[in-house]
Amino acid sequence: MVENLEKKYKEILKWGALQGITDTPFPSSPSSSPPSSSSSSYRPDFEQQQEQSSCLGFSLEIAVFSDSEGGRGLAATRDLKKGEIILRVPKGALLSVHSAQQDKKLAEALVSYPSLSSTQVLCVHLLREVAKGRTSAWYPYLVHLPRLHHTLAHYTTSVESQALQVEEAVWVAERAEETVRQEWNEARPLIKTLSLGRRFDSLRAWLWASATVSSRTLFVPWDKAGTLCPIGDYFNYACPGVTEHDPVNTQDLHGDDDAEANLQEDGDSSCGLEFADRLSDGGFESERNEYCFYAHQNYKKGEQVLLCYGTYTNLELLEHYGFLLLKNPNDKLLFRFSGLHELGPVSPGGPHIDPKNLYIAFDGHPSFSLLAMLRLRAAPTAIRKSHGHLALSGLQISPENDATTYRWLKVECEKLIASFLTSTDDDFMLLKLLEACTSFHQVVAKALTTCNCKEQERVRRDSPLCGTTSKEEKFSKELPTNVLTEIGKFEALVSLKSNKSRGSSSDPLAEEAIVLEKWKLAVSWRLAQKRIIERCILHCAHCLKCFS
Ligand SMILES: C[S@@+](CC[C@H](N)C(=O)[O-])C[C@H]1O[C@@H](n2cnc3c(N)ncnc32)[C@H](O)[C@@H]1O
Repeated sequence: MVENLEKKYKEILKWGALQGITDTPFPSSPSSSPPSSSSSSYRPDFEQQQEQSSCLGFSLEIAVFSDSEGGRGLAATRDLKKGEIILRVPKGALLSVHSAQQDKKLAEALVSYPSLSSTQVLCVHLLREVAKGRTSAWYPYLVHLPRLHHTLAHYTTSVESQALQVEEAVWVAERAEETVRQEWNEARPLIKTLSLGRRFDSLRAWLWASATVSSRTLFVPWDKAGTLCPIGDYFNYACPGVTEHDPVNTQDLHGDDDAEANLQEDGDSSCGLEFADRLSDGGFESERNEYCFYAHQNYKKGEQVLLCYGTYTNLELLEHYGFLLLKNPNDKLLFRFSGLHELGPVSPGGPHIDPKNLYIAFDGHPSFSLLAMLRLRAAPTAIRKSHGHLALSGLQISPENDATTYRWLKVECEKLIASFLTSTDDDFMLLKLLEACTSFHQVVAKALTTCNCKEQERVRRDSPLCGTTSKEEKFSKELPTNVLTEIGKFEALVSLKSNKSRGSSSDPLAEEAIVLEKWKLAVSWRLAQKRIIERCILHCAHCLKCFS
């Protein structure tokens, strides 16, 4: 750990050691000692020494990685072998509904609120511990919890949720916000009973607690809400099945020429990623009474050690964790094409297919159920009756039927991609612009230098921000009108928010940074969806070439 990090995290590492958190192997089990390649670094007195100063250092250390890799996380302090134990967190250090029950005042108050869910109880427990300040048993852990979150529930304005551009996603964001608000209203009487103070009774505080719980809890068998696990929740996310976790950049979203060349050549659309079996790398072990984490692959000293939280689409990652992956093999585009009737009528008494299973996968291929459904719809009634079982088994009914199916799907994808407010190129350009800026002033300044004189005049006239802009950097390409309109909407939102925050305790610059980050995430998300559609078009073209 570099020196300033060591200083910054000194207290929590010491506190962790006192709690019995450790990154050393199980005490007396020969099979749990580190593999021979690293055993030279194993010192039997290490655990004892750790107890006084730090809970980490033997296998892991706190490190800061790039934002796209998760920012703060845990790095290997030595070569780690797949399957070896790398962290243990005793039950006593966990913050869960169990520890809530051990807080006498909270436990007594909870009796009067039996209808609160365990997630609500955990949120109140967390807020109560934060409100206790230094007297909280978890204080050294709590001070290092992130203050800002970008989960979908934080997309509180329509400008932010509409930036997702896909109806279902906008709906998920609006529902997430409503749910959090409702949970807060239900929990407020309990918060009042506990006299946590006005700061902790606010929607803002609840949003923070709820996002902290949503993005950091780990599964436990005894409670649906899971548990907050100090140090264990410093592991960033590894996508299940992806063995390569090299950092990716925006370029990956814009297009992977090599992968597309492959796709056109031989239909392979793995985009250079390797897929392995799904692995589980941590869990609560009741016989040991501790949360145990195992390396899910080999790591070299200094590499970031990751944890698989589960299998998520990008929308789910955004909803629950406030980030997304540019290359996420579990991402998908839900099927929502309007021209299905043109392909053929629904067959009466045909198989029921769960709409959740109708999607285009990350690689651009229609899902098993979607392909079966399209093949059936494209078949004349008589053929459907005699050969429908083939489609339901994932097989081709006939080359002609597949040609009709893929032709239809290609046209629908082309219509769909043209129906978005912005194109992939627009999104890519906007994303580049947003990534190059740390403030809204910069976004507006850079946008201004790219538009024509008339447009500049309009933006200058309407912009409350650009008057203060001094240094303007030339952007390579002109920004399209749709992008400028979107910039205008966000600019109005930011200025509204900063007017509102005047006189309040909130920091307008921090507010601005959060809006900017949420916007970036929304643009990345919709761009990733459009890339799936583009891959589907290529896949259809490839299939059609095979039939010609
Ligand atoms: C359990 S915490 C992991 C530790 C966290 N980085 C921290 O500083 O405390 C989960 C959060 O880390 C971030 N994160 C984890 N994995 C990520 C990844 N692969 N890419 C980007 N952000 C990630 C997200 O903000 C997520 O909500």
